[in-house]
Amino acid sequence: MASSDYAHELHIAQLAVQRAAILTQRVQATTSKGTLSKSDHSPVTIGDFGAQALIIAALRHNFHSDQIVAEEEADDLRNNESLREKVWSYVKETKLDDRESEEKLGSGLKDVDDMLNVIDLGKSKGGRSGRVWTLDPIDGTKGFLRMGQYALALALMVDGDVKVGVLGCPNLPVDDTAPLDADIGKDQTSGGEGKGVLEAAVLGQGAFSRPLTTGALAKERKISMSKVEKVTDATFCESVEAAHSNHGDQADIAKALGITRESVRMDSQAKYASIARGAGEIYLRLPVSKTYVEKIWDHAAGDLIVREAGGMVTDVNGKRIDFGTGRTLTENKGFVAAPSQLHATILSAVQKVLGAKSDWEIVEKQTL
Ligand SMILES: Nc1ncnc2c1ncn2[C@@H]1O[C@H](COP(=O)(O)O)[C@@H](O)[C@H]1OP(=O)(O)O
Ligand SMILES: [Mg+2]
Ligand SMILES: [Mg+2]
Ligand SMILES: [Mg+2]
Repeated sequence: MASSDYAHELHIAQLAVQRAAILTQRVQATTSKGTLSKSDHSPVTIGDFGAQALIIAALRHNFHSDQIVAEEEADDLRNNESLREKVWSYVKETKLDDRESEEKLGSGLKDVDDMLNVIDLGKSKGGRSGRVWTLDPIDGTKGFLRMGQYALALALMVDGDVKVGVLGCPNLPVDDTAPLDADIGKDQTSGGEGKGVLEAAVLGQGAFSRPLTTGALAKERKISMSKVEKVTDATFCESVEAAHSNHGDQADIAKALGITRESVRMDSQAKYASIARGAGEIYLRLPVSKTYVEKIWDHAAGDLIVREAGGMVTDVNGKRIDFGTGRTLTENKGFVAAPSQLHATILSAVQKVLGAKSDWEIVEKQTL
């Protein structure tokens, strides 16, 4: 990628994600992942805490005054000595092979207390002003636990706009031309031969991929969304979890569009990462619950990478995603990501199907 605006931020974000992925892959390969259930009943593991600590430590060292909005917090570790020590043992041992790159990420965490404090640096409010990093250390923890897809997601926003996005996907094929295959979301071995991709984008500079494992030493490749012109030739992907997106509505929309291929289900922002390199075309995430509000860390990196690869991401009303609203995406409901040439057709099918449901309100159709 050209060295210009945000080159340093991009470089550090890529290295930080790459290093944290070494930790998550080691944790995924073990049987004791230290799973806890959070107050909202979602799982968190040694991998989530450890990756958050390592990534924020690198951000603290390089961009000391930036805000950080990250998913996890340290309270559950403060109350659990044995888990805290396990997380610390992974964190202190995880380093990049390349010494020069490791040094760029800083001198590391001093002790367990420093690690807990660093995890809690992710409690910022976010919002529409200044530099805000947003981090999901393991997006798709359920996928991580079922040995499926997961992603490490990191993005930088400036005044509410996403400028840099990085997605590390340890279980996606390293090969950008690998097709989107129905087995992709199923059980995998952790990492391994032929797996692991690091995607990145800077606003206005395109989207790129490189192997996750070789990182800085590997050549980057430009990636782009599918050029398919006929929506009937498209493949769509969606969450594995039926509680996270509405499989029924999504099937109705595919039918309305004349799509006959079965959807491909996988966890996490690996869905954005797949369509951004033309493995499949469409990612639909229509709400199941009327009360769940999506989080900025679940979409910021994927949104930028897809748009920089030639795609469009909107909510069901056709509005761009507004990341300046704080930790949650209060202005958007339902996500539609697709190649630009297909997006309008898909959005109109989404609105038709949802509009026919008695309990749905489409606010207004907006032209982008
Ligand atoms: N009810 C919900 N609706 C939509 N997304 C949800 C819901 N509950 C949790 N999530 C989030 O969806 C993301 C995973 O999406 P996917 O199913 O596409 O892999 C996770 O970040 C998860 O949050 P959390 O990390 O708190 O579990
Ligand atoms: Mg997530
Ligand atoms: Mg997460
Ligand atoms: Mg979570």
